[in-house]
Amino acid sequence: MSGPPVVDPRQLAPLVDALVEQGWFVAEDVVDAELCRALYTEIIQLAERDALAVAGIGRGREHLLRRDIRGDAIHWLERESPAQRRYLAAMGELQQTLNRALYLGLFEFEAHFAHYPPGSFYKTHLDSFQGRTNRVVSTVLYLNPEWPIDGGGEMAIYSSDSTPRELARVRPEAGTFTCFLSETVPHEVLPTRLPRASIAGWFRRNASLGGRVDPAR
Ligand SMILES: O=C(O)CCC(=O)C(=O)O
Ligand SMILES: [Fe+2]
Repeated sequence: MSGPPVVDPRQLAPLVDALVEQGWFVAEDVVDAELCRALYTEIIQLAERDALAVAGIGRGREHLLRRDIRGDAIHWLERESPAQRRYLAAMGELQQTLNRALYLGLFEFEAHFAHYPPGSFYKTHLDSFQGRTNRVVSTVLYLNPEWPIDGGGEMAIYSSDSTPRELARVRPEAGTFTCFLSETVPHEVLPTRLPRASIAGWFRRNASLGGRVDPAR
């Protein structure tokens, strides 16, 4: 495919180094601006068509709706559009880069659009569900074309020791990309004042629990 690379190749070495050294990476202008615009258009259309599902916590039968913990609405990426296919292909390449550099054994990437209406948030959490190690590396791509200083909705990253310190606060502006170790990096979405659009994704390793293969969602 022609056109600029989806993930700025200059960011790959810093991304790998940051994951190894501190367990998380954040940078602006990582993902191609035109692709971010196409993905933003898609999520806004999904929101307008009421095609987003209220997100819950936990998987399968343990899935619970808890607006006091998490207030976004989601739509899983299923390769439905050229923009989705392009983003998923780029994450496939990132998966290979991470496997080569870090021997993580990542075998799959799952991702959903997330739309946070004004006033919503996602309280501090880890992305790997209790007792399971299937999600290894979390990713977030932000899609809002601009984000005012007082817009709220930042993602805060915390240290994982007994007295958590805030290590970073990420403005959810288009092109900004973050990734971090799913099992060890606590993070939260602070209450947003404006509709906030992103794609959250996870590189997974297969993990079986009680002799059954862990389902993807
Ligand atoms: O959108 C973000 O900044 C983080 C979202 C998140 O933590 C999640 O979906 O698990
Ligand atoms: Fe998360």
